[in-house]
Amino acid sequence: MRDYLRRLPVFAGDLPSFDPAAAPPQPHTLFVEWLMAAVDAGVREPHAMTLSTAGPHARVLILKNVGESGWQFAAHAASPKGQELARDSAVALTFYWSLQGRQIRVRGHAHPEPAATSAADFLARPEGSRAEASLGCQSRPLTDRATLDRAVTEAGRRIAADPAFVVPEWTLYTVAAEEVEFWQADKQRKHTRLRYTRGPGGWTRTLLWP
Ligand SMILES: Cc1cc2nc3c(=O)[nH]c(=O)nc-3n(C[C@H](O)[C@H](O)[C@H](O)COP(=O)(O)O)c2cc1C
Repeated sequence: MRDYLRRLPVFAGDLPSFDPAAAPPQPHTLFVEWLMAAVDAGVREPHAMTLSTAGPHARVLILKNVGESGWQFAAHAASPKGQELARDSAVALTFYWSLQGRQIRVRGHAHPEPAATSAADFLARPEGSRAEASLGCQSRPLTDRATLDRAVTEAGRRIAADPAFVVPEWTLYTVAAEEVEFWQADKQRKHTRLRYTRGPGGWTRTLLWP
């Protein structure tokens, strides 16, 4: 297996350029530039990211929004990740877009948004997703698929009968970033790394050794 893995290519294909000297002052601006470039390059699900919590545990989630206040994701507060976040809000987010050899790492704290904002996020989900999210059993042991099918059907009926129904535990979290690192692969392994660090006076940018 070791030889097989060693022969697998890394950073194959054309890689985009990245000039850190031209990077914008705010990391979310560069993040959006890279996200759009990933979409244009044909990266599938570029808005899928790994959320690491202090467990340590890590799992993939969908990015719901990004802006000056931070990176947002949504989850059921009673899920393992929700319980971990209630205990310790320190998180890391990792994006990896292999087509472009790009990685983005975000470190910060995840804060729950007010109930009304979380409810609006829940109501914007398609009916099937709302039904699934209302089960509230995520990551618990499941006896069999038939039990899941019954629960989803029942939840679907409930949502259809009351389209304004909101799961009270549904939570939109905002990760207020303290550090954001942009990593661009280079075929000669002279990778480019630019780290943004938040300080009292705003963001500072630092180049890092690869
Ligand atoms: C591409 C992808 C997107 C996902 N998006 C979400 C999501 O937005 N919210 C969510 O709760 N789980 C999502 N999941 C499932 C999570 O990875 C995870 O299995 C689930 O949230 C349970 O995690 P926990 O036990 O740590 O709470 C996604 C999985 C994948 C592969």
